Amino acid sequence: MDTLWPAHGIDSVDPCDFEAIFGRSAPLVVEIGFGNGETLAQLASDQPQVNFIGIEVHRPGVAQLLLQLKERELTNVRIFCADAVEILTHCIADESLSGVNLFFPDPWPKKRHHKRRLVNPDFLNLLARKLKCGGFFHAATDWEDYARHMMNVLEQCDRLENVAGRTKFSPRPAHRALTKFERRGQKLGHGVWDLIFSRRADL
Ligand SMILES: C[S@@+](CC[C@H](N)C(=O)[O-])C[C@H]1O[C@@H](n2cnc3c(N)ncnc32)[C@H](O)[C@@H]1O
Repeated sequence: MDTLWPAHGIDSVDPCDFEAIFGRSAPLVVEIGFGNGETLAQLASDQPQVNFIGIEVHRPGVAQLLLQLKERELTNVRIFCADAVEILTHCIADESLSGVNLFFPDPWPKKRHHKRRLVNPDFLNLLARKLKCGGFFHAATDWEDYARHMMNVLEQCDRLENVAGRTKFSPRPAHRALTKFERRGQKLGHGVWDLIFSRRADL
């Protein structure tokens, strides 16, 4: 099975059988918008017991991740080069994911562009549907306004619960390696906000 899926024909695809694709049964974790793939490759290397799916629209980033997977001989990652909402909707079964990572999503800082932000109530409902009970959603951003926006919409999503306690940001977990955008933000003196929510079992 190829590591990379093409972006075509997604409408006609049934949810993927990831056990067959990876050739084993293992927890499934998705990273949306992995950029150059550095953090995803590191996580895959640190957690060989986990099957990872990367979703990224930017083809050069996909190529960079493919190279890293080859160089590091990592076999526990598959990649979709396509829009994350399309992939979650059509290719990923409900209640199948152990976790979703979204590190430094495009912040769309101008008010008139806020509607382009990936994290909104519809996106969170879709994501909550795909998570298993107890599965996690981990977002991080260096853009305070987006962090507060994410906190607001996440706190309003009935099926997700803040691991840190209501309206609290989480400490940065040790397993989250620095990303390219995070390093860029650090150079500019930006702060970083981590939000970790879990799929509630009772809803
Ligand atoms: C600001 S960059 C952050 C990249 C990386 N996570 C990092 O921290 O270095 C946001 C990434 O999300 C990708 N992206 C934006 N919208 C997306 C979508 N709907 N589906 C998949 N990837 C998306 C972009 O192509 C870009 O690589």
